[in-house]
Amino acid sequence: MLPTHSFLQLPAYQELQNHFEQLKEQHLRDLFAQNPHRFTDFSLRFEDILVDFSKNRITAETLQLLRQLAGQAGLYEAIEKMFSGDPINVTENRSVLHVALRNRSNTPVLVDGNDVMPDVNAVLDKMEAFSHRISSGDWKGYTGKPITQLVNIGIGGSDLGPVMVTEALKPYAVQKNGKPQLQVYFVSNVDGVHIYETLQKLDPETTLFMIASKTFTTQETMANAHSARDWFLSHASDESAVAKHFVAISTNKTEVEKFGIDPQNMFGFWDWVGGRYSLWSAIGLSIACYIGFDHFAELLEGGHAMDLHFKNTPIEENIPVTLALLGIWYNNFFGAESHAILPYDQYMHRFAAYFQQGDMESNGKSVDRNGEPTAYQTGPVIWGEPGTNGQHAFYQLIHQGTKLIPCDFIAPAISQRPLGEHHNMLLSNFFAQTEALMNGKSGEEVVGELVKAGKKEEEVALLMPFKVFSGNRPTNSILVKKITPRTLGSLIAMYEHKIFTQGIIWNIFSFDQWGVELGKQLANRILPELADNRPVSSHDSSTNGLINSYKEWRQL
Ligand SMILES: O=P(O)(O)OC[C@H]1O[C@H](O)[C@H](O)[C@@H](O)[C@@H]1O
Repeated sequence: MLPTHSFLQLPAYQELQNHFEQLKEQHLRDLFAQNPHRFTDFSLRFEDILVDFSKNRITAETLQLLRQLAGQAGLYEAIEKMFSGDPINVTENRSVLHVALRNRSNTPVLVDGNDVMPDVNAVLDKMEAFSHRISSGDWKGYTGKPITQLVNIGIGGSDLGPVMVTEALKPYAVQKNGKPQLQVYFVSNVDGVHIYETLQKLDPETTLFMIASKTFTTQETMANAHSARDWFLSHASDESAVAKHFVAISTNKTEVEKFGIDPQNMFGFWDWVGGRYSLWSAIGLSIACYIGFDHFAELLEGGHAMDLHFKNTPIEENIPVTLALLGIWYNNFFGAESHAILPYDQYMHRFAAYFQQGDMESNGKSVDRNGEPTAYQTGPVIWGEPGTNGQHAFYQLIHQGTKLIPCDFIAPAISQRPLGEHHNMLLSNFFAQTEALMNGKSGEEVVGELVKAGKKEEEVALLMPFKVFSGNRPTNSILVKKITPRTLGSLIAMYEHKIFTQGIIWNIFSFDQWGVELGKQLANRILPELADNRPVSSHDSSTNGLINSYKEWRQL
């Protein structure tokens, strides 16, 4: 069990409030001028990852108080509890052990007195053998051809991780004739368009469907899986062919069997793996097949290395904890409502989307661990797009809007696809943006520029206010030597532990997700009402009106 506390009553919280009053008007420009060592003082290295957090509105004192806050909230006891299999997911009475999935040191991890590592390793072995059978061509479809197309059908945590990682690690895909050996597709949305468009691209003889669902009851996934099966059987006709083209990834053997998938072709995991933390489990099977098992193992190793860092590194040098504390500083003191994740790496284009679930489903809570409403803000809105696309879309608001938006800029030093000046151009934008956000541009500078450009006095006066940048907008710069399976694994784990740390300090439960249930329940109630054309009157006037208009317009 996790102990609880009252966030607003922590002594460090009170001190931080006073400290905030002194610091809130200070400009980052001045903080840099006062301390020429800010970069050295406020940056941390972990293997090939450099985290520069010097462009934040903090001083050494801020960090010291924030660290006290973490200590008073019992962070280190909580970390210990998570790693040792304590059922810290209290409302579901489960342990939280995604760290065991990547526990490459193989030290025993006990749940109810049983070491989970032998089971974890057995599934990894099965995944390894399976991915080799696919890549060697030993696994054959119903007409004897090897598999060349792979479709992961899943949603939420059973989709976003595999999508994000297979995209981010595309350069590591197993190759054949100079091209990725497998084409991977992901179907998640219950909108029939998603499965329809995907099926158009597939050859039933060479396609393998992975039905990925922790519960194996998720409406979207089951609907897509059945449609895929119908499509497949419309070609293969023989039911026995299904075994060669459908595998399941789930914790629910009974439902997998009911669907008609041979349990031999099932890859299991456990209730102590949260959906949004499951890419490290069998849910990562599409990743292991696409990039090869050895690369998948490197991803796990990167995650594990970050776990050890998180667990064993003193708070002053602890990267996930530092990022979490900075987030709390903006969220709870500056009133920032969102946090942008901006990867300057096109292959990482789903990274922000992945952590929308990771962060918002974990910390989007308004009841504390005592069951009381939180009288303070918890998880931020997470959003972002890869640079430089974002620059030409929404950076205007980050630079000159009325909202404070702390941003994480992430970039690799070594490009996967060096091409002329492209990478220098990309990185010059990366460096320039954080510099601009920090320094801004003063009225004086604007006037100087306009005069130099030959503008008349009235024009200068007219334009000046619009061209001023207040600056003082905080950023973290995360520079990675190269995005490899290992560094990506570390980066993902870094954000996971940031989320964990914030949840502990906010005194909320980060590993349940009751907020997704109500909509599901109501949809299940409404679905049968849509079966005929009779008007409904059982809802409020808006919902009735919408359903009845839908019934009028659609063709049954
Ligand atoms: O893997 P499944 O059981 O199909 O669940 C898929 C998703 O469903 C729910 O909406 C949960 O909120 C997610 O956390 C989960 O990842």
